Amino acid sequence: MFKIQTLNNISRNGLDRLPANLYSVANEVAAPDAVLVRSADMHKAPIAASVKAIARAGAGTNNIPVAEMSARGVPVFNAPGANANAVKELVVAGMLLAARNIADALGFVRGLDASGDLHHKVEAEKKRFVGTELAGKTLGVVGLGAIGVKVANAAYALGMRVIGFDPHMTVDGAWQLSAEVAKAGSLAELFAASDYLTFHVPLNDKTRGAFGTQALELVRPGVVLLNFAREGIVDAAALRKGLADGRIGRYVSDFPEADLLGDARVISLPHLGASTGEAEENCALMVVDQLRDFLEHGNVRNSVNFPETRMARTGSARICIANSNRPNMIGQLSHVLGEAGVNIAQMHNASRGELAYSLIDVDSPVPDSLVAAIAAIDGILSVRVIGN
Ligand SMILES: NC(=O)C1=CN([C@@H]2O[C@H](COP(=O)(O)OP(=O)(O)OC[C@H]3O[C@@H](n4cnc5c(N)ncnc54)[C@H](O)[C@@H]3O)[C@@H](O)[C@H]2O)C=CC1
Ligand SMILES: O=C(O)C(=O)COP(=O)(O)O
Repeated sequence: MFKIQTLNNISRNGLDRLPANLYSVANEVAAPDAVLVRSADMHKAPIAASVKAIARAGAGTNNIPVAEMSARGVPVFNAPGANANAVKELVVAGMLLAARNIADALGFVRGLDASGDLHHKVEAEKKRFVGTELAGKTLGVVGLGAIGVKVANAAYALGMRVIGFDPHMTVDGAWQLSAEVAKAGSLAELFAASDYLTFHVPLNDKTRGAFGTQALELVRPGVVLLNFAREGIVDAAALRKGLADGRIGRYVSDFPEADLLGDARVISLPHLGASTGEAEENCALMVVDQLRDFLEHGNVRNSVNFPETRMARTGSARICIANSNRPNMIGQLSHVLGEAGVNIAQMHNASRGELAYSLIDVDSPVPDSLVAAIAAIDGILSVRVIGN
């Protein structure tokens, strides 16, 4: 029986894919085998030694101590692209909210006194909310991954000129991107050309503050800045300076900030990007399937720290080993297995950066003494036996 701890609400349809005879699922679990999470901050509390995998039902994994998990030989999974359409639609909505002054206009109508000549009040005041159209404006997209590509294509379909920047774009992403989206040679070029600017990059040490004071000098006066990625992508001081001097016309964000709540130029949503029934279900289905494949077979799909590793089952038992990616690890492993008289039926080894992962199917049961001998090899991060 595998014990799964959920740290956030996970779509029921996903959880239903965990058969009750094999899995127990709860919020509070002692010694869980795996954690299912969305945005809960896992940096704050220690992660139990029993945890063999963490599955993020979404895209961003900055709320998970991934490096620490790698050092423990624990894979972190996510659901690439599963919520991208939901975010794209909200970004389009965000551009429209800004362009047509929709939030202010709604506020005005909500505040109207229902008595008297409503028609007159509406017609007299509507000039306060005159907006602009998206068609013909230029959108700059930083990060052309699952979301960025969809946003770029949708903006082009709305008649915008679109320019993108992503030095690590995948071939799949390039196939999906409209040929009409122009490639910016640098971030500076993109900043200077954009009426609307949207970020779709993960938050990490390289992207933190990607929109900062330097960007502020380059952007067009009155630029509409959209942040549906993470709060830290836009530097706090640059944002406030840009709003104060009018360089930033509007800030549309999925991450409300306390001191900007009352600022009419700031449109904040409560981290709703992925909050559609469809996206929640897509994410949950994807990560639950990946988690099951890992827990039951050791296979790795869509991990952010482990290499893709899949092998059909053959032998009676499977040993799953994560280790530091350095010479002679396989040599030592096969030596220890040989010493224990255990024959390898088939094996698969893959590496990613500093970590390597092996699946070894063997012809006979694996004694505890062999597991201990493997764990004792210098550089072994985790070892687990399935189907003994
Ligand atoms: N508001 C919300 O509810 C949601 C927010 N997100 C955020 O959006 C981010 C992106 O999500 P996806 O598009 O699904 O991820 P993705 O991994 O498909 O795309 C990220 C892209 O950013 C690019 N990139 C990385 N560093 C870059 C840099 N320095 N400059 C330019 N490009 C860079 C990568 O090459 C990649 O193509 C997530 O990491 C998450 O933080 C994701 C889903 C929902
Ligand atoms: O997938 C992501 O990165 C998100 O930001 C979505 O977060 P959520 O699952 O809605 O808490």
